[in-house]
Amino acid sequence: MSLFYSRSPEYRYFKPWLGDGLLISTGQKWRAHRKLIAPTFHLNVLKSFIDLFNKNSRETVKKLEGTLGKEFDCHDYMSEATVEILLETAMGVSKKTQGQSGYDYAMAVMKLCEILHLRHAKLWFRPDLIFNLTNTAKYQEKLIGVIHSLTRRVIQKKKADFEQGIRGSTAELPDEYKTSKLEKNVPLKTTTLEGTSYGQSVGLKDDLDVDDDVGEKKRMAFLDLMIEASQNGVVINDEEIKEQVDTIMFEGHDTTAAGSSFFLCQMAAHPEIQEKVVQELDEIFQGSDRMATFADTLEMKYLERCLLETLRLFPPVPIIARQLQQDVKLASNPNLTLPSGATIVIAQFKVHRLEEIYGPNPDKFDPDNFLPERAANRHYYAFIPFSAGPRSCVGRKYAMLKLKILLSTILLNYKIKSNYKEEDYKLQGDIILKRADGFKISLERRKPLSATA
Ligand code: HEM
Repeated sequence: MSLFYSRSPEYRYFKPWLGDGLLISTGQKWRAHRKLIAPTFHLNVLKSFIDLFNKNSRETVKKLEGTLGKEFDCHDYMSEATVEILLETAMGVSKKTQGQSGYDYAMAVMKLCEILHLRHAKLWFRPDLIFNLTNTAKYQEKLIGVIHSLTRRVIQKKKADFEQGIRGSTAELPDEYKTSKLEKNVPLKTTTLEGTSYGQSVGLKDDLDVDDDVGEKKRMAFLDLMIEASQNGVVINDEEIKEQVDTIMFEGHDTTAAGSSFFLCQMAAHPEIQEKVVQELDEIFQGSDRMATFADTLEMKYLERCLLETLRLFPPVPIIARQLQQDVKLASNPNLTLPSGATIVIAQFKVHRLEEIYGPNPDKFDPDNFLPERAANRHYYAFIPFSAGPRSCVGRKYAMLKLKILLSTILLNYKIKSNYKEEDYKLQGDIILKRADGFKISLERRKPLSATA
């Protein structure tokens, strides 16, 4: 498998921003840091984030109230929400302590991605020597300044907490958001964690599927563990922590902001499917305004199918690339050999729309593509929004859990509407897949906002 570990040289454009973080690094450094970071996204850590997912989802519902009656771009709201959720969970700091809104950070990331995309697309922007002389390079520096100022502050705050003996998230969490009592009262119909959300559908396991827990020692959230591991400077140093924080902040917010925005647009474009999702949610919550529990997310089976189908048709990461470390003979044509050093592009967007995998109508939004019996017959690599194998997405379970809570909370409160059909979407395949025409929707209230919202 070492053949496919190395990212292609084009990833180097990320370096001034992400340094040698998990997305970019290779070899021993990547291996050691992946081993350190993957357990911080173990399901047991993620379950401890449920209350913060709920709190932030309700705060988003509240913010969305200001859009009632008008068309708006939901991506702005999803970006802000996903940045703030990351700060309060994986980073474990209160979003209020940042002084700069998650929105400013998310906008700087979006503009920076446009520049990085430009460097891929325009040949003359590729050599550093020429690019560094341009005004775009100066603008890039300014954007990186905005981004790094947030990540630096997050690390400083966490270190100060650590020195005072404070561990875990310091985000404010009023009592009404605490689900620990609820969790015991909610009957859990599902007893298996198999499936695409939190498990792995087919036999191949990756390092996120480890079931054994670490015994007595409690698993730690991402930044807590980074700071602890840095105490003797051997496992990870300060510069490396910064690279990893920048990497997780980027990978963890922009992808889920695009995924959730596409999901909301799809719900608006397919009202009958939206109503089925809401019907399922009504059966789970029975009209109560209680917080979602982990058990509830296991019952959100139809919502999950809609989410997976959204990630199939609109994979937030539409292509990835690898550099071959040795010659490879193509299985489909043994006379063809791809030379060592070649860049291989894997286009999830194309793979997910292949007729031979998804039938004669592969562009149709059909959540039943993810019925267990249909998914079971597909190859492991037929659905790869999170990539696959050793360099797969470290945050895939985090993403699924967070998105289920965020999106179910929005749908329980609002009916999503839009004048746009799927055929109208103007897709923009930057680093992250977006709608160039904006993720435009409007909302209609389903029920009054609760006192806790
Ligand atoms: C819908 C949401 C998400 C999607 C579609 C997604 C997709 C992906 C893909 C396709 C890759 C492989 C990239 C490549 O090979 O170039 C990847 C890697 C990665 N993702 Fe995600 N991701 C999502 C959410 C997240 C979240 C929430 C986090 C963290 C909290 C995260 C952290 C990472 C990291 C650190 C890597 C690099 C892993 C490595 O190389 O070892 N992602 N993601």
